[in-house]
Amino acid sequence: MTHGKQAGDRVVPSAQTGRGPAQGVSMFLSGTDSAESIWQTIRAHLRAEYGARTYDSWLKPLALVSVDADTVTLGSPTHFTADWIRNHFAERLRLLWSAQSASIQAVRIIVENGLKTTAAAEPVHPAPATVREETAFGVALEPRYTFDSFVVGKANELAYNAARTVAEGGPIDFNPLFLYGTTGLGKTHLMHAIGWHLRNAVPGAKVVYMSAEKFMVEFVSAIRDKDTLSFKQKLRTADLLMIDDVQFIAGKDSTQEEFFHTMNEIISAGKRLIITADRSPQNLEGIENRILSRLAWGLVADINPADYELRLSILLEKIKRMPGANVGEDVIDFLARKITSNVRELEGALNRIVAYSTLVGKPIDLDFARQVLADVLKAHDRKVTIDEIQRKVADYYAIKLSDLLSARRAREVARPRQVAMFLAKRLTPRSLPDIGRRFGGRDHTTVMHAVKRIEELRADDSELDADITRLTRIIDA
Ligand SMILES: Nc1ncnc2c1ncn2[C@@H]1O[C@H](COP(=O)(O)OP(=O)(O)OP(=O)(O)O)[C@@H](O)[C@H]1O
Repeated sequence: MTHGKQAGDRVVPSAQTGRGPAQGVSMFLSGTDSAESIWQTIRAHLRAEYGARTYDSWLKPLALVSVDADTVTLGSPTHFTADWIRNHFAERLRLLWSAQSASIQAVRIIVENGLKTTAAAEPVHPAPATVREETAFGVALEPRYTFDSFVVGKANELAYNAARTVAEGGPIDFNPLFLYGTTGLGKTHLMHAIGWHLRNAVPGAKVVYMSAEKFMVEFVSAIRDKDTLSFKQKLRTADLLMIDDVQFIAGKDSTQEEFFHTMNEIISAGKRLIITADRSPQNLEGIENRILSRLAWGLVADINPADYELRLSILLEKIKRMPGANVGEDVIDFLARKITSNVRELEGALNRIVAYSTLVGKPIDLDFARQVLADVLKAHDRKVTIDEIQRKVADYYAIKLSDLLSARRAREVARPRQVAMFLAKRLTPRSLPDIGRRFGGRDHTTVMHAVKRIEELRADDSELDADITRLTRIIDA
């Protein structure tokens, strides 16, 4: 084992053998937790926080090497990954370690070539039953990403159907398949599912999956090693070539040149090609026209953000695969309503509450979920606008929006108007003069009066109080 050990480092036995907790270092930490179990806890946090993909690519290979009085040393398998971790995750690692053990002040990343990752590396989710397989060249397919675990809804059904067609191995009348959608919507999942499926449907099929970034890195190192021939051969002998996140090679001219030739050869040899990007071909700036027009020959399928029903089904699907996770319907509904940005974040939020509940031994209820996800929810908090409040209040009281904004003083419009002003003050950061202006150019004292009046009335009028609670829920949904 190449160790990179330095004076003062204490080597964790389990990091070398992949067995058992690191008892050898526990004496340096306060409390009863061993360093290894703290490390497993931190790994669970990292996985939940960054999502499976980032975690698997960068963080999973990290191994605990030693813990000295105030410094934790972690080993990363290559210089490249060690640098990446130092630049992108070092501070987070340090914070997580010091949160677990106040004596830790620094985290050091060294290169550890001979390390295996520990067997107990995944405390949150048991390892999938399928054995992880390497693609002949490129990157291993993720066993969790299959068609079975992919939930289909309106947002992704075109992409899903196209993916299934490519995966069956029969004749296809489009090539390449170009899948696009913003981050975290399941493009990579679908690609891997195609890879797994095709391998079963056509035994011996050579499946190559890689990110466009990896394509570039491999290509550049092939040039450096003066061995572009074997690079070309490895790619061009694929029966199914899948290149993820092609936007990455925008502006990279020689990589694009090579990419273009690869595309051509794969397509003209009748092999299957799948490409993904975060946007449509028309919007892929910095990519050569000849590549774009090649893409347009094939089938272009978009994946849209999941709607509420799809988010709900995805959560149920994920929970089904988490043995022992007990997440109530109210929490599932809450997550599906609140985390709307993308499926990766939705999944990350779910993983996080399940991981925390295991860590602290608490059941998952709404309060617990709110607490654990406070930062995520804050970031997702939708900005409520005055327009929206006005529209929803007018709807609720079945009056015309123009009446709500008018100078009419009749009670049936005056009271809803006051309620709307009250909600505008409460649910938006706008100032009183600002709100007044948006309500037909009224003075700020009018708004102040409305807010006060509603507060007073609410205390005695349970019907009004219930109206306001309902309206708040409707507006803040
Ligand atoms: N329809 C779905 N059913 C089940 N899981 C899904 C679905 N869509 C996305 N996911 C999950 O969301 C996570 C993110 O998906 P994935 O990595 O495939 O996104 P992506 O579109 O490739 O993102 P990026 O553009 O950032 O690479 C994965 O864990 C994936 O399993």
